[in-house]
Amino acid sequence: MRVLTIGLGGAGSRIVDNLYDHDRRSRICCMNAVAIDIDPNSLLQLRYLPDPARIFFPRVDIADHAEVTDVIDIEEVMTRLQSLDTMEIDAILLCCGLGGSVIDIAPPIIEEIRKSYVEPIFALAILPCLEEGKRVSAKAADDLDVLQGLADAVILFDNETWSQKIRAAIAAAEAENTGVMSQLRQTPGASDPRSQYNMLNERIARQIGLLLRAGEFNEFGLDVAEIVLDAGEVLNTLKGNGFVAVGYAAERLPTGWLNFLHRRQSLKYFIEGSQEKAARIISLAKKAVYDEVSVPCDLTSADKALVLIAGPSAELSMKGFQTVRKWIDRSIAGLEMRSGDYPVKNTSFVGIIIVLSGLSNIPRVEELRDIRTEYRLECEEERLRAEEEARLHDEEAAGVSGAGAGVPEEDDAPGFASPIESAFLEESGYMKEPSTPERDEMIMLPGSGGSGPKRRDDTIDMLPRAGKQQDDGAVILPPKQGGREIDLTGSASVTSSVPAPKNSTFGLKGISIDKAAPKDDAITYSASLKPVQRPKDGSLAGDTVMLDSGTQRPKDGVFTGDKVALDRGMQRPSDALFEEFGLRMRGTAPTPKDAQMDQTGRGFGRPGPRPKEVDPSRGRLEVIDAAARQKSKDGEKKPDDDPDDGITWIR
Ligand SMILES: Nc1nc2c(ncn2[C@@H]2O[C@H](COP(=O)(O)OP(=O)(O)OP(=O)(O)O)[C@@H](O)[C@H]2O)c(=O)[nH]1
Repeated sequence: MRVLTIGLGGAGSRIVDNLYDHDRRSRICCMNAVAIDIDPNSLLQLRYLPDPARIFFPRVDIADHAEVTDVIDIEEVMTRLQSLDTMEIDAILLCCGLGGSVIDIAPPIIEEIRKSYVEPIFALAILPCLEEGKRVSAKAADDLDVLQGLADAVILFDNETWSQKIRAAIAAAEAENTGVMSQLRQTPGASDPRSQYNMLNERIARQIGLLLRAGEFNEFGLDVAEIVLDAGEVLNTLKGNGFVAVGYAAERLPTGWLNFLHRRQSLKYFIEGSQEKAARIISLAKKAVYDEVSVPCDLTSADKALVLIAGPSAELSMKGFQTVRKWIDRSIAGLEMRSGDYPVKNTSFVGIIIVLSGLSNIPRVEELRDIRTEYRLECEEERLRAEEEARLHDEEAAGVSGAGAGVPEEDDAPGFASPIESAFLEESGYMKEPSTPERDEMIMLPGSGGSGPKRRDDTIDMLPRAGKQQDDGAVILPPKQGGREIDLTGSASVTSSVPAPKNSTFGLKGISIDKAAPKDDAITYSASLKPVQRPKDGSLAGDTVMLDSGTQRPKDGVFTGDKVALDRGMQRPSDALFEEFGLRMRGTAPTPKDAQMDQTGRGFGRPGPRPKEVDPSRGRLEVIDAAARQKSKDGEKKPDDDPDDGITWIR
């Protein structure tokens, strides 16, 4: 897919820089890129983008706090974009970090681009870490809402989840390398923010870069794909104004001459190798969806999906690929499922990309929105507190001057509640109903008359109510600490094979990873299946009879004759009686002929022509069901007349 990539702000510019590097290294060159920023250092530190692709808008004054929209000139941006070779682009990708300031320019830019380009506009949005604070998270939630309304799709990448993974990986590496030499060898500052951002950006470039290159070919390094995935299919998967998560997992192939010779030498190794390849694709797919996904999400809430496998064509097992396809197809809520392979000659990696689009359940997005609500309430409280303090301060000042003037303070002071109290009263609607009967009663109290005392009474009456209302308000406030506890993505660790969305998320749909995901060895079993179902030997011989679910299963004894009992007073028919009807007896038990079973079509639900042998005793012989008899003795209702003349079918 040919894309015009636009990086906004520090995060966006660095991500575009990495994407550009991957694009040029793959020699596909399907990307035009620009980076827009108001921070000169951020643009200077980019490593790969050519200078003309860096668009800098300086603030007039360093201390100037003008809006970004005033600093960045949209017309200038459009002129620079149109100077690029954008004739053959399939889409426009806007990369930005949510919660920053430069992202504010995204809406006017998208609006302007829509006027000049017909191609879909996608956004790659980076969710901030929790440690950046509530303000950033709250702004990120706002930015996300704005982007969702404007872009054709928003691809999400969660810094919080991936930073945790990186930190855990660094800690694990440090625990392993405890020797002096290994400590010396360690890269200094691997945990500083810039290195962490570099690692995150490298990850993003791999995930998104491969997706953007799908369907693009050149004469170097690429084989012919078995299932070609073109740009249109990637675009159609993404489009739909929804949130998108991209899962990506890759594995290095075993290398070395010994391994190569083993594979070549024997058929056994060849067969084992093919199963191994299929199992590798399946386990990579599970890793991509549950562990290495750009933002942890509920797979079953996806509307569309796309599966793409990449690597040397000999290693891309179609068997494994089909199993993964089926699994994803059955798991997602929607019906649109696309897939393809991307054979690369000169690589020692096999990778898989799974795109889940139109997602409705992303715990991290919910968490950002919760934080926003919490943050807004805190800001409101803070504002009211500040107003209250200012009022008290004013009152104190007025008191000092009032005392000096000798004017009785009480009479002049307005009898209303403080701003913080008023806000709560207003919220509760108290202020809007000044003539409630209750208050009228208060006004009519003997001794009260003028407006001054009335106000005082109101104040006296209102304050306790305001307190009560405040308590009530606290009930509806989201719990502050509880908010942190729903840090579900935080629980997704490198070692966990499952992202950790809210318990309720998966619980609702009863998703069980073990159940839903195909097992690694599933392919081993499926390989042994023949395309045509062979009837069981027993069914032909008449040993195994399949019963309809609604049909009562006869006791084994019915056929073997073990359970045939004679009612009291009944005479057991002589063997000769059976022989009379041409029945062959085996031991003492009467066994129905095989032919007879075949006649009934192995379906006892269907009443066929009744064979003579069924009632050899001409109604005198009865099979007795001890349990049924006991029940009937106990006075239970008798079942309907059995059409089988006394033979009770028992399930
Ligand atoms: N993955 C990744 N995320 C980043 C990077 N830099 C910043 N971020 C995230 O993106 C958010 C926005 O940061 P920036 O894009 O640098 O902010 P800005 O829009 O340039 O402007 P300021 O808010 O003034 O810094 C931050 O809160 C981080 O969460 C980066 O290099 N990689």
